[in-house]
Amino acid sequence: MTIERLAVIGGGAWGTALAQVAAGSGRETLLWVLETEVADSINTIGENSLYLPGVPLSPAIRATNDLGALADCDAWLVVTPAQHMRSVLEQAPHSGKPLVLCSKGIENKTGLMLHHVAAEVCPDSPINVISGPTFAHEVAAAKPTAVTLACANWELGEDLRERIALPSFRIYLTDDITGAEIGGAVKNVLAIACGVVEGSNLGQNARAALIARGFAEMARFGLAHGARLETLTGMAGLGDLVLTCTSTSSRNFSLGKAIAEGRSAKELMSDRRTVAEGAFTAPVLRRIADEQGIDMPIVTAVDDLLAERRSLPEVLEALRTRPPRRTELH
Ligand SMILES: NC(=O)C1=CN([C@@H]2O[C@H](COP(=O)(O)OP(=O)(O)OC[C@H]3O[C@@H](n4cnc5c(N)ncnc54)[C@H](O)[C@@H]3O)[C@@H](O)[C@H]2O)C=CC1
Ligand SMILES: O=C(CO)COP(=O)(O)O
Repeated sequence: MTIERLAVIGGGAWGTALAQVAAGSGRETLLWVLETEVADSINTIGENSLYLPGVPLSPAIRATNDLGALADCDAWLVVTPAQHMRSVLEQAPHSGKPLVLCSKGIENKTGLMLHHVAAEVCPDSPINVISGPTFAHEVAAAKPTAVTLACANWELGEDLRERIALPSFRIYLTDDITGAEIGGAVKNVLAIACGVVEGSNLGQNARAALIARGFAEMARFGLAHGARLETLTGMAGLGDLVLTCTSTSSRNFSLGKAIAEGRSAKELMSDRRTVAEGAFTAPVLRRIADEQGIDMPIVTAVDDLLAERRSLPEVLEALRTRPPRRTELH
C-alpha cells in the first residue's frame, strides 16, 4: 500500500520529533496533541514550547486537538505515554490503518505489552513498533540516528520505511515485534538503576557492570517471551540501553540520579510533567518476572527504591552480596 499521509498521536518531545521526521521531506504531517496550548504553539510559532522548546518545526506539521481529524491519514505513529495509549486509541477513529507504536512501556493494570493493548483496541490494524536509541532533541535537530522498525509483514515494513526514513534517520527492519518492545520497556528501568549508580558516585566500573548485568536481565526476560537475541543486541535493546544509561539527557537516568542524591521518589514523580516510563514499567515488570520465575534483581531493586520499600544502602548491599552465577546469562 502507498503510505502518504502520516499522523502522529502524542505531542510530547518524542511525538513532536517524529512529526519533524515525517515532515522532513516537506510532506504534510498531522500531529494530535492533548493540550490546546501545545497545538496553538505549534500552529502559530512553529515550536512545541512546552515539550520540545527551542526547536524550529517544519511548516508541514499541522497540530490538532481533534482525534477525528486522524481519520484521513494512511497510518498513525502512536507516541502517547504507555499508560495512556489504550484510552487515546479507544477514542481515535481507527479502521484497520497500520499503527506504529513508538512508546516504551508495559500496561500496568493488565501486564500487557503495548502491541497486545493496541491489538485489543484496534483488532483490524497491523501493529508495528519503532524503538531504538533516540533522544528526541537530537532527532528533531536531524542528528544521525538509527532505529529498529518491527513490522507485521515485510511489505508493509518496506512501505513504512520508504515513507519515514531520512538520511539522518536510518531504519533497520525486523519482524520481531516482541523483542523491539521488550528492549525499549526494560531499558528504561535499567536507566533508572544507572542513574542511581551515578548519583551514588559508585564509579564507571560499577556502571559498566550494571549495564552488562542489566542486559542479562533484559535478555532473560526477552527470551522467555519469545524475543530474539539479535533484536535485543540491536538498536532497540543494547543500543538504547547504552544511550540512556550514560546520559543525564535521559529522564529515567536523571530520576535515578536524583533519588540517589537524596530526593524522595514519590515527590520526584508527583512534580514532573514529562514522563519517566521506567517508573511505571518497574512494578509491572517485576510482577511478571516474579510470577514467571525470571530472575531480575536490578529491576527488583529499582521497584523497591521507587516504592520506598527498601533504602538505597539496603538495595546496594543486596546487589553487591548476591552469590555470583556460574554463567553470565543464566
Ligand atoms: N523523549 C524521548 O526522547 C523519547 C521518548 N520515547 C517514548 O515516547 C513516549 C512519549 O514520551 P514523550 O514524547 O517523551 O513525552 P513527554 O514526556 O515529552 O510529554 C508527556 C506527554 O504525555 C502526554 N499526556 C499527559 N497526560 C496524558 C493523558 N491523560 N492522555 C494522553 N496523553 C497524556 C502529554 O500530552 C505529553 O504529550 C514514552 O513512552 C517515551 O518512553 C521514546 C523514545 C524517545
Ligand atoms: O527512550 C529514550 C531514548 O531512546 C528516552 O529516554 P528517557 O525517556 O529516559 O529520556
